[in-house]
Amino acid sequence: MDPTIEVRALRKRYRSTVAVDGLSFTVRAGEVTGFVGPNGAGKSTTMRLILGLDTPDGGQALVNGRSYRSLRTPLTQVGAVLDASALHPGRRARDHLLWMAYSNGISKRRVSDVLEQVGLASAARRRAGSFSLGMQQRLGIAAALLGDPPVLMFDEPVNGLDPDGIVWIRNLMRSLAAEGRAVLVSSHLMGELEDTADHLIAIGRGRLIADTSVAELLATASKDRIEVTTAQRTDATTVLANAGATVTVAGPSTVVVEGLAGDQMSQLLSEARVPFSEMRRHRASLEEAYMDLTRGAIEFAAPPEDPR
Ligand SMILES: Nc1ncnc2c1ncn2[C@@H]1O[C@H](COP(=O)(O)OP(=O)(O)OP(=O)(O)O)[C@@H](O)[C@H]1O
Repeated sequence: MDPTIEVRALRKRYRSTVAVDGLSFTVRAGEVTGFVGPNGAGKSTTMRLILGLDTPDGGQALVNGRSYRSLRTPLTQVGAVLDASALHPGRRARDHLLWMAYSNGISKRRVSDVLEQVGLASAARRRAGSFSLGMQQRLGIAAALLGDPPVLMFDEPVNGLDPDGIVWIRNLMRSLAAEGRAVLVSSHLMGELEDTADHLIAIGRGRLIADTSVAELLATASKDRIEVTTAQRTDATTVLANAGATVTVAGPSTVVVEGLAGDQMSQLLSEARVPFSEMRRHRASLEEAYMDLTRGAIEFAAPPEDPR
């Protein structure tokens, strides 16, 4: 069976807050799946429910077809980094991993392997309490990889990483997926997932908003947008907006136009004697595609009402 995470009609309520509200999705093998939504959308809660760290009020979450709590050797089935700073500060990095390996029946050799893999080999004897946030993230990732699991979950993994670290983690996630693993990574920033995710699960207020391939999402968002290069940006904006288009400034001499066909735009600009040098299909960013996706979901970003 291919490695997967399956979430089915999952529900979790904390007093008056419904954190996860009937959520269903599948994370497939061989892909990086981005798990996105604004702060408080329910991403971390969903991940905790998948890992059996919390009990759902309804529905179920399965890892490789079984609930986490019924897995006999969980670290060899799923590795996760939810809160990288949750470390024993006095324990040395290597000892932290050795203890985990020992208590999970994993060979000692894996400890050196994963320390090497995350770039912490030279810091193996340092105490975790002296680690920067970025090093803590790397140690958390080493722990997640220890059991060589086919399923991996990362909650906001770029937090605290410097630009080199961000590139490193992107490449790591891509290579883990290329090895056939199922990788779920949460973020509230779309830009972080632009070059990483193959698939996207978007949620808002605990509910599913979209379950889509990134390529499809970008193609749809790019389809009706045309980029126009003109030295007379303001005039072009006026002419095209008057004809009913939505015009967005994209650079000193570039506007992105939505709602008009290319030949209509050339005609309008020529008639108004507004010169332009180039007209081409706009390649939407993941951020733009995400805004399209969530437009209309009016309550999406609003905080839940306090009933008191
Ligand atoms: N242990 C808890 N007790 C009470 N409320 C909680 C608890 N954990 C989460 N919540 C609430 O559940 C909702 C979902 O929170 P969650 O942390 O899952 O969102 P998130 O999408 O991970 O947000 P972020 O991007 O900020 O990490 C929020 O309203 C949060 O306040």
